[in-house]
Amino acid sequence: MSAIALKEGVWSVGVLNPSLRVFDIVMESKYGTSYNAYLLTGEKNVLIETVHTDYFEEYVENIEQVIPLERVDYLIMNHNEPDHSGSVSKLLERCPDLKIFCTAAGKKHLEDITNRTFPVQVVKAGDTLDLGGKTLEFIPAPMLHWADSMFTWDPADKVVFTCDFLGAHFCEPTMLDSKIHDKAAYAGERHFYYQCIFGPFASYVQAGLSKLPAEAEMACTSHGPVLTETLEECKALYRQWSTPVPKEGKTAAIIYASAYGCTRALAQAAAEALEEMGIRTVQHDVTMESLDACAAIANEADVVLVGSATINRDVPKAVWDVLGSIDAINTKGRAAGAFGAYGWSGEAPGMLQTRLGQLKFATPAEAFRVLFTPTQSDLDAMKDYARSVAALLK
Ligand SMILES: Cc1cc2nc3c(=O)[nH]c(=O)nc-3n(C[C@H](O)[C@H](O)[C@H](O)COP(=O)(O)O)c2cc1C
Repeated sequence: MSAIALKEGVWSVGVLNPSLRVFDIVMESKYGTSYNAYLLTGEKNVLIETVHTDYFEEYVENIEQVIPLERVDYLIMNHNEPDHSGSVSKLLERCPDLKIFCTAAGKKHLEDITNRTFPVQVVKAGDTLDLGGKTLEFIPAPMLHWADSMFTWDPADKVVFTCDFLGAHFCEPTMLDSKIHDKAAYAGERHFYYQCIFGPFASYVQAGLSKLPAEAEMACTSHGPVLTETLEECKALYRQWSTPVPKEGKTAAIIYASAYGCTRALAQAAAEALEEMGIRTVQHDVTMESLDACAAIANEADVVLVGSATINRDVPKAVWDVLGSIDAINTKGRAAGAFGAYGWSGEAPGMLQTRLGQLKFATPAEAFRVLFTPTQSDLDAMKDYARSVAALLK
């Protein structure tokens, strides 16, 4: 991809990666992605973000279509994840005096990522950078989606540089939302990107939206198209997606695996006890419901109970998959418990209990387990256990 003039003195100098299919280990990227970077030219020349290290040469070629690399004065790093900071070391080799602007958290990340020192100016909310003809303003926006994140605002051009915020893994060479060919595909990817990257940080999304300058006419993101005609729509969608769905009363999710019905009977007893307490309860058998559906009820519920038969001294993979798919950013202090039926060694409930603790759920001291078929007294004890988990509700 070549350098693209977005406005006078505002250039896209990023690169495309159309063949990427998995981003950050966990995220499918069906349409590839782009590593966006920008160059502002004038009395002072400023780069905003670098690109993934594999694309450094192409990035430099794009910059040099506009100005010689040596004439770049500053580098602004809105966020320092290696898809944006991966070329910083190589850039510093070529431009050792390049001064980097980033937040305090960004400086720490960048030092730890590059393992080197560099000229740096730490910025905070309201700090500005005078470029001669125009002045940039820094707007820290933490947890969107790392602690280091910030926006950079160019009021003269009405352009805000948002890094990952409002982005999408999408890959069209024009770099403009107005020129996207497959708008439905882009809309789907934009939503998926939001869910994966910003879903766990809803309250920070709301804070970030309120910090975006209302006068912005263009948002230069770090992945996918630059937003112009869809900027307001994208902000409205972020507002909608990050607004908590109001719900009445408390809810519980019971997620379990049961080969012969013993663990299912325990799940049913727990559900009865919770319903008697006025807690609306949904049960999902992991072999009957999709992984996404199981993770979704766990993410939404106030009380989470996870049950499993012990199979070959372990928890079956389908249950681990659920516990590996829930939103671990928002589990701290939420009420949870583990249970299951077993035949002789009975490892599964304890393993689940350990995992719930690692996820920082609030749990009773022990998991609950029963040998083979639960008796009436086992079912009553399961009800007591469910009540003890519900008692941890905040
Ligand atoms: C393939 C298989 C492997 C098992 N391995 C173990 C085991 O390692 N340790 C154990 O305590 N029970 C083991 N069991 C016994 C089950 O945990 C026991 O039957 C339990 O009651 C099953 O609960 P469920 O009816 O909810 O499936 C195994 C059962 C099966 C079918």
